[in-house]
Amino acid sequence: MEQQWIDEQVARRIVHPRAKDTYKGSFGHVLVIGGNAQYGGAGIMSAGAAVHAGAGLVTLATRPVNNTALHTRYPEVMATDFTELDTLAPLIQSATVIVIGPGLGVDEQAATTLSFTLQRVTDEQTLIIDGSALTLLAGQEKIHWPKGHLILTPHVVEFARLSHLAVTAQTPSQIQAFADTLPKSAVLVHKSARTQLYVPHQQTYWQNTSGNPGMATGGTGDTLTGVIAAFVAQFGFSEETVAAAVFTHSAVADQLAQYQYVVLPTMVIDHLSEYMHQLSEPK
Ligand SMILES: NC(=O)C1=CN([C@@H]2O[C@H](COP(=O)(O)OP(=O)(O)OC[C@H]3O[C@@H](n4cnc5c(N)ncnc54)[C@H](OP(=O)(O)O)[C@@H]3O)[C@@H](O)[C@H]2O)[C@@H](O)CC1
Ligand SMILES: Nc1ncnc2c1ncn2[C@@H]1O[C@H](COP(=O)(O)OP(=O)(O)O)[C@@H](O)[C@H]1O
Ligand SMILES: [Mg+2]
Repeated sequence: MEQQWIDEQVARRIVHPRAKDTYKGSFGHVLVIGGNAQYGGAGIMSAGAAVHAGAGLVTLATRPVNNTALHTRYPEVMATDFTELDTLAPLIQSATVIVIGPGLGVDEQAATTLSFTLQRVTDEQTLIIDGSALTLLAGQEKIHWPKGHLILTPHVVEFARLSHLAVTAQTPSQIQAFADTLPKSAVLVHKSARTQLYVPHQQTYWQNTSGNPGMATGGTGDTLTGVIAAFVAQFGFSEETVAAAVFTHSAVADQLAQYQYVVLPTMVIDHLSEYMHQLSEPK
């Protein structure tokens, strides 16, 4: 297989200055579905990252126990209960991009919300499937992928559950073979210390060039989902948009790692907008 690099040039092609005559509706509505009682922070970090990476509107469908924490940290985010399906349905319908899975859990309520959401996604929407939602799908006998543009963001163990490939067997050609089983409009983000991006039926995969071990804290992947969601919501779905989001998330962490030993997900969130400004300006 051939390899191409995800570097700053890719991110610069996507992140551009905002047009003057715009409003919040110009930059998309991101709906994040995640955060149960145990993993509330995952939903909060995904939604917070989406706000800081520039989504026009962000709603978090979470468990109500997380609402005070959410609004203390990110009052820009609207909130609803992911088990209240009548309220969730119109939010799914009006979203530009939906993220499902960060901290969702794998219990019956999570499974019900997942299948409810998958049935309602339309061809025009983008669905990012991460964390618990990937684990739930992997447990199904046969996965029925939903409509829409699909972005899967498994870490190596989530990918092992989905593909039945042991971590040591996850070579580019084996990962590509799994990607070839996905719907045509899908992007697979295979996360690790060397994150790669695969598209069905391509001979070339993308290798990210940013990232560092300071990022190895729970919540870094949850944060990535919010960055990808905001990029797709603003700049449109394409594999290059996803690549730009993957690069930006880790490039912010690289800047922070110049003077910090660990780079917490919330620190990355706090510096996203500053870095995107740098990307949008001529060098
Ligand atoms: N603050 C919050 O609310 C947080 C909430 N979170 C939410 O929790 C949910 C469960 O997600 P999860 O990833 O923690 O658990 P799961 O899918 O069982 O995987 C764990 C297994 O995978 C392994 N493993 C992982 N990466 C690996 C690698 N690169 N290379 C090798 N091994 C690797 C790991 O190995 P071990 O460390 O045990 O050796 C273990 O066996 C999910 O919804 C998520 O969003 C978290 O994001 C944390 C912060
Ligand atoms: N050593 C490392 N070098 C580069 N990136 C890393 C490293 N460790 C973790 N990451 C990044 O952190 C994220 C971890 O995602 P994930 O395991 O889903 O975390 P969580 O579910 O806890 O949020 C991925 O984007 C991965 O690329
Ligand atoms: Mg994760």
